[in-house]
Amino acid sequence: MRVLLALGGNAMTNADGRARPEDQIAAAGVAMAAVAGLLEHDHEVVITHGNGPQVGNLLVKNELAAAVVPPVPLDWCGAQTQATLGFVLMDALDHELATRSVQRRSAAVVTRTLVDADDAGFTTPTKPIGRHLPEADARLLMSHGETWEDRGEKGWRRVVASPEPLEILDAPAVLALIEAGFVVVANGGGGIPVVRRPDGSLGGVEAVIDKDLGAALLAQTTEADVLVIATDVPNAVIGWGTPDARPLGTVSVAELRGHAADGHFASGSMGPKVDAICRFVEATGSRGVITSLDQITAAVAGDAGTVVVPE
Ligand SMILES: NC(=O)OP(=O)(O)O
Repeated sequence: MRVLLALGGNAMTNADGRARPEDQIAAAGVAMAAVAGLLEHDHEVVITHGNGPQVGNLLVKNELAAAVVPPVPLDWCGAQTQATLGFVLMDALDHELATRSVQRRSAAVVTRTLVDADDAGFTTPTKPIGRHLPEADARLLMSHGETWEDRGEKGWRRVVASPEPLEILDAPAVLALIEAGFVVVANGGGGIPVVRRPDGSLGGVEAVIDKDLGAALLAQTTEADVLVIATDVPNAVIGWGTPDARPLGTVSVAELRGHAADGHFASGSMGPKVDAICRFVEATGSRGVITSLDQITAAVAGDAGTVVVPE
């Protein structure tokens, strides 16, 4: 079975979302232990990951250092997160595999994803990135032209443009590596957003693609049998934060779409995960699962998480 595993950028941080290296390495270790187990059971695994906390942190460093070193655009920051998290995940997988009978090479692909230059996402920022701040600090930054959004009890968070992913341009390299037996890390952070210019050339654009929507596209492109979105909670929940909160087990895609239409899933959080899983299941008739990092193995077997099925 070919498994497309999407690791949430927030799930790769600690509870305060600071994305310290040690937190990311620890989270990668948990996820790669599961991946090693899947490889032992002869599954093929393709990995993608979020980068919301990480790309936001890079942007802050970039801006704070602007008077000293030349700032780089947001798409460059996204590319840097693909390289760093690809390295962390490959290292963690090698560490896990060293103690097991199965051996497998891995490769991280710097992956560009085509977006439409006229996408509405460029005029209405929706993608939360980086750290949370108190309202007063966020309002100060908003007075300098940034867009911030109230994200509830954790505080305010910066939001940036997030166009729809249309095509994974480096898919041929990803597919060749899969066919050659590599565990491939690809399309991190939803892919580096690029547009096709009128002369046909490609150019990076300042945006962050939603990782979950990028994962759904990667899962379709690589003909995955199951898409597992691993986040910081074991299930999608309806009535979140209310006395009627109920974790969802196995649901049909139509039922899950209905819960989404009723407003049960937050934008920039569970909302895109649900949308991504639904897109994959609708497009392929295959199974999608939303679960936590520590439930990946059970989720692939269909025994954990919110399991989304065609009917
Ligand atoms: N790019 C992206 O959606 O990252 P997160 O999943 O970390 O927010």
